[in-house]
Amino acid sequence: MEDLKSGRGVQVVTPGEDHTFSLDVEALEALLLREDIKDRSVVVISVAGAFRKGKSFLLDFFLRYMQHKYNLGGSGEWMGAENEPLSGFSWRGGSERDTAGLLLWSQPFKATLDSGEKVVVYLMDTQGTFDSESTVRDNATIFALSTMLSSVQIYNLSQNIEEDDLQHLQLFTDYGRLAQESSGGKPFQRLQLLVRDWSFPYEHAYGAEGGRELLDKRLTVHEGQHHELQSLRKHIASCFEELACFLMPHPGLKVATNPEFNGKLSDISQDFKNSLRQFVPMLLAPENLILKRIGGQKLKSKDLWLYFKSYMNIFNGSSLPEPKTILEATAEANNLSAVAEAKEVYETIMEELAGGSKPYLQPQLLEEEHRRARDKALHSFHSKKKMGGDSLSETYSIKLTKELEDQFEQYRQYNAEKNLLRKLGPLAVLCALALLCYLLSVLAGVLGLQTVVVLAQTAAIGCVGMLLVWCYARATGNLSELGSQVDHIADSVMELAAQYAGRQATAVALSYSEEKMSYSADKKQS
Ligand SMILES: Nc1nc2c(ncn2[C@@H]2O[C@H](COP(=O)(O)OP(=O)(O)OP(=O)(O)O)[C@@H](O)[C@H]2O)c(=O)[nH]1
Ligand SMILES: [Mg+2]
Repeated sequence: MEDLKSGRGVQVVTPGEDHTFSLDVEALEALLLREDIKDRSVVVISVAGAFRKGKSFLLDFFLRYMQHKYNLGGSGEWMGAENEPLSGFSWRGGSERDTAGLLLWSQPFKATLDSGEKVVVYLMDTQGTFDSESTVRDNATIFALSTMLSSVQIYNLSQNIEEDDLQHLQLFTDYGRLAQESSGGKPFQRLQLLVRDWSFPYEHAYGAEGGRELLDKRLTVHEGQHHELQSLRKHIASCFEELACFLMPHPGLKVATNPEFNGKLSDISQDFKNSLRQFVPMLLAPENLILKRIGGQKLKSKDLWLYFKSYMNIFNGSSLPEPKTILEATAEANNLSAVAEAKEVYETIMEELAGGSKPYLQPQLLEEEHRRARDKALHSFHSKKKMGGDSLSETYSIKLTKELEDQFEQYRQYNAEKNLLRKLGPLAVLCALALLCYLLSVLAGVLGLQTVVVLAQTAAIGCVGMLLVWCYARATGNLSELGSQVDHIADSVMELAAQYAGRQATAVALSYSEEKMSYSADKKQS
C-alpha cells in the first residue's frame, strides 16, 4: 500500500490566464480509469468556500483518517503523533491564496460499505472563492463543478452562517435547479456546512447538534418573511438531499497567526482536536460514506471521468454556461455512460463465445449469438435511468446499435480467419497420416511383414490421393462433395486422436491417484 507521504494533490483542473479552466485529461485518466478501481462506485468529498479559511488544512486531517482507516486498516486514534507536521494537500499561512483550480488526492482510497459493496473514495480540494484574482465566473465555475461532481460538498464558512453565504450558495447551485426539474429528485446529495471559529458555544454547542440548531434557525421559512428570503431558502433545500451543519471551535492562536506553525497537533487547541475526532468519521467512516449519484444512478469511477470531461467542455466557453447547457451536458454524460455499460455487456457475451482463444463458430450460430448479445446490450441501455428525455436516448440508442453492428463485423471477420486455419487442418492431418503409413511400411519391411507393408503403402497412397482431391476441390471449387467427405474423414481422425489423448490422460491421472492411495495406505499400516 502506498504511503501517505508518497501521495500528492493532483491538479486536474487548472485556471488559465484568461480566466478559463483546463482539464488535465491524462492525469484524470490515470487516476479514475485505473484498472482496479474504474468499475467501483465513487464517493467524492469536496471542500469549498472562501479562500484562506483552512480548507486544505482540514483535508489533510481527512487524509490522516483515510490512511489510518482504509490503507492501514486501523481503528481508534487516527490523528497521528503530537509533533508531526501536517502534510498532504498544500496549505499555508498568510493572506494570499494558495490552492488553485481543482485537485484530487493521487491515492484513491478503497473502502467497503456495510452492504459489502466495494467503493472508492476521492478527496477534492478546491480553489477558494472571492480572492482578488478571481472573477465571479471563476468562483461560480469552481463551486458549481465541485458541487456537481461530489457526493458531499463541505461548504467551509468562517464564524457564522451569514445571509451572503446563502446567497452565494444559491448562485453557485443554480445549475442544479434545472437538472432537478428534469430528473424529479434532488440534484445533489449532501451539503455539509462547516462553521470555523464558532465563538458562541453558549448559544449553540460545538459539533453536529449545535450546527443543526443554527442551520434550522437560518434556513427556516416562516410567514411574514420577505419573499426573496423565502425563495432563497426553498431553493437551497430543494437542491440537496441532505443538509447538515457542524460548528467548529477556534484552533488556537498558533494555528491562526504563527508563521512558524507547521500543523503539529501539540500547537492545536484541544477543543479543535476533539471536534475533528467527531467531525471526520462523521463523513468518512464506512457507514457514513455517501455514494455519488446523478439522476438517481450511482456513478462508477469511469463515469466520473465522463462527467468531468462533459462539464469541463461547457465551462470553457467565454461566458458562464446557462443552466440549460449544464443540463444537456449532464444528460449527454448520462447517456454516454449507459452506452459504455451496454457495450461492455455485448463484449462480455461475445468474448465468451468468439474471443481470441475460442474455436471457430458456424457463421449462422455467430449471428444468432450476436443478436442475443445485442438485444441484451440494448436492454441494459434502455433500463438505465437517463436524463435528457426519450429523443436524446433514442439518438444514443441508434448510435449504440450501429457501433455494435460494427463490432459484430469485426467478430465475423475474426471468426472467418479462424475458419481458414481450420480449413488447413485436413491438409496437416492427411500429410501426417501419409507419413505415418509410410513409416509403418518401412518398419514392417525391416521386420519382414509383407502384408503389413502392402496395407500401409496402400493407406499412404490413399492419403496422398485424398490430399490431392482435397487440394483440387479447395482450389477450383469442383468435386466439392468429395472435398467435404475428405474434410469429414480428417475431422473424425482428429476427434479420435483427441479422444485417445483424453483417455490416456485420464488413465495416467487414475494410476497416479491409485499409487498415491496405496502409498498412504502403506504408510498408515506401517
Ligand atoms: N482561524 C483559523 N485558521 C485556520 C483554521 N484551520 C486552518 N487555519 C489556518 O488558516 C490558514 C490557511 O489554511 P489553508 O488550509 O491553506 O486555507 P485554504 O482555505 O485552503 O486557503 P486557499 O487555498 O488559499 O483557499 C493556515 O494558516 C492555517 O493554519 C481554523 O479553523 N481557523
Ligand atoms: Mg487551500
